[in-house]
Amino acid sequence: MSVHIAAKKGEIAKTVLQPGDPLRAKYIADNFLNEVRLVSKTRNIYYFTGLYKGKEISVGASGMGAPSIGIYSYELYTEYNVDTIIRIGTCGGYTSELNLFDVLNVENAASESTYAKFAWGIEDEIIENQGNVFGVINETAAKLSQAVKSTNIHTSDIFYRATPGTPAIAEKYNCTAVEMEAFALFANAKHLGKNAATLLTVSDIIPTQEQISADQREQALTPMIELALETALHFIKT
Ligand SMILES: O=P(O)(O)O[C@H]1O[C@H](CO)[C@@H](O)[C@H]1O
Ligand SMILES: O=c1cc[nH]c(=O)[nH]1
Repeated sequence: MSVHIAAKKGEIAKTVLQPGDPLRAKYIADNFLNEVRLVSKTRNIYYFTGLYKGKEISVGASGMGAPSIGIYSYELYTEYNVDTIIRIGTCGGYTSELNLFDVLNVENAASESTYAKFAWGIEDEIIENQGNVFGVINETAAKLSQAVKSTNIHTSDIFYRATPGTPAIAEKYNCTAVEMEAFALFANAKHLGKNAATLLTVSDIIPTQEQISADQREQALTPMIELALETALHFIKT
């Protein structure tokens, strides 16, 4: 049991899929895993452990924003000996060259966030995915003939803002999309020497204001979920 996760030691698998939304975690557990156990529901941030194609995997939420994923990913890595976290999130496209439901594999996350600096003394404003998960995702997508775009993204603390347009940091690092967690996840993994990747489904196109519904954000993300699960098989030993 850690401060924010009620699971006992050993009840969380070494590989974890981490959506922001607790109900997306439940949807994955209900629809993709067998022999599922709910191992934590502290603060209604659900964690489930079950089998995918006979291999043990956990799925649990990060909540929204760098502070929240900072807490959950740190406790998973340090208290539950998790090796690999694959964030499976939604994002807003900064460009109409992206389409709703496109799947992105995050190469680097750029952020104005002070999380990495004040948590770990990492001064960089852009942090790479950690370990080899990013590459395995692309190999797995190729085997599945599934389209995935490798890209830099912007991790922002801000969902609603006064000024339209692409923020300066996103322009600077050619970020095609925005979400709110990858930078902190990558910072924790870098500090701890762990694996971390982020897959995102485009849920909004910011310039055209197209968007998918709240129900779709919870449930219509199957290609990304299947890609994450198939990638995870590569990392699960038992
Ligand atoms: O769909 P999730 O994983 O929550 O990701 C995105 O959606 C939330 C905002 O609606 C933020 O957490 C952002 O990063
Ligand atoms: O963080 C996010 C996620 C989805 N869409 C956005 O515009 N921002």
